[in-house]
Amino acid sequence: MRASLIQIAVDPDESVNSRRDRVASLVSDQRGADLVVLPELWPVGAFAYTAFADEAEPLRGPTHDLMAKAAADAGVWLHAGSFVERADDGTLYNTSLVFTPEGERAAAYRKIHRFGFDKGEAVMMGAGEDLVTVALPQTTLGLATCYDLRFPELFRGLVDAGAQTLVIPAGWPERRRAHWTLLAQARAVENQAYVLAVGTAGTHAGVEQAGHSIAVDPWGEVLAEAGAGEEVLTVEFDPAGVTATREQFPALKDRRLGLAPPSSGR
Ligand SMILES: NC(=O)CCC(=O)C(=O)O
Repeated sequence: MRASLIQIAVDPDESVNSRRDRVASLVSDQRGADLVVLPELWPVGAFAYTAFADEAEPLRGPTHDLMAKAAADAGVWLHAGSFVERADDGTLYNTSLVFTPEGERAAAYRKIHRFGFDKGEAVMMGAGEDLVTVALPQTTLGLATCYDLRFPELFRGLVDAGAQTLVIPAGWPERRRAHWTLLAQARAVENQAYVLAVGTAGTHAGVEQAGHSIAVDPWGEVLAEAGAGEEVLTVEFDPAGVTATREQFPALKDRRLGLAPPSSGR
């Protein structure tokens, strides 16, 4: 299976419309890939909080329609990263979209863990409530977004729902790049799954982005890693590697669910 991870540079000097067109053309160029993945909130920038409300779109807005067409043009499965969704009741969400090679929407995932503690996304956006998996012919994707990477229980839920390839679009800052790499490998090892984690490049809203998109196999080995700038990172992997790893080293079978809460030990 061949995946193209497109690490987009989010530059405040480029308008959202121009970036959308540029990204659509980059996706259309990926004919021959099985799966293309884009980063988190690439139209506006994950830290551009002040622009979230102005750039919010309905689920079926300009980003949706352009990405649906780009997926069909290239004939690829497209994880189109995320955009700021304005729901019918006015709530904003950090929403990811997945399209089939025919340009049909296969899934929408609203980010469950919002970043920012008491500001930014955490106070401006609603939280998603639903785990989302997407069955491709070759593998089942489990969807998560950026800060979600820090919450292992979410990924266990995805694995229990059948996920074999964990896809994580992000807008991860350079300042915490070590966490990004470490957590991507940890999620792959503990879940015996492929991890495709795609970040942004450049600096927006004063936050330098880490780039360094990464593909990790179920044994935790790094298959491919991008640099800091805009880049299309191509990775080939064998989806059967998940079953093979889970059979050869069946640690997932040793989980102890439903343990009693701690007692005083006396
Ligand atoms: N956009 C995000 O979710 C940023 C997450 C982050 O910076 C971190 O977890 O660290």
